[in-house]
Amino acid sequence: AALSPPSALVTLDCQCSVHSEAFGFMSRVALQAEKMNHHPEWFNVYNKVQITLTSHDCGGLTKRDVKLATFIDKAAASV
Ligand SMILES: C[C@H](O)[C@H](O)[C@H]1CNC2=NC(N)=NC(=O)C2=N1
Repeated sequence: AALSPPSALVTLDCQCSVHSEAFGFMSRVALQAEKMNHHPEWFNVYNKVQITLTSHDCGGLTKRDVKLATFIDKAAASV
């Protein structure tokens, strides 16, 4: 059966100066995602990272998305 997209998503766009910075940023986000058992859907090309957050169980946004988005904002600010 076809899967329909969740009804609520938040998308964050991050741009670094080089790929190694973007990769370091993604590594920090990945470790936090493991701790939270809440994982980003993301797309990376060179220095750009596009991240989409949603909660599959409710098909929308939850506090877990807000918490991870807050972490991602801080990680992006410290690159
Ligand atoms: C079974 C497992 O706990 C779930 O699939 C977790 C894993 N990571 C997840 N990540 C995200 N972004 N949303 C979820 O609802 C989610 N659920």
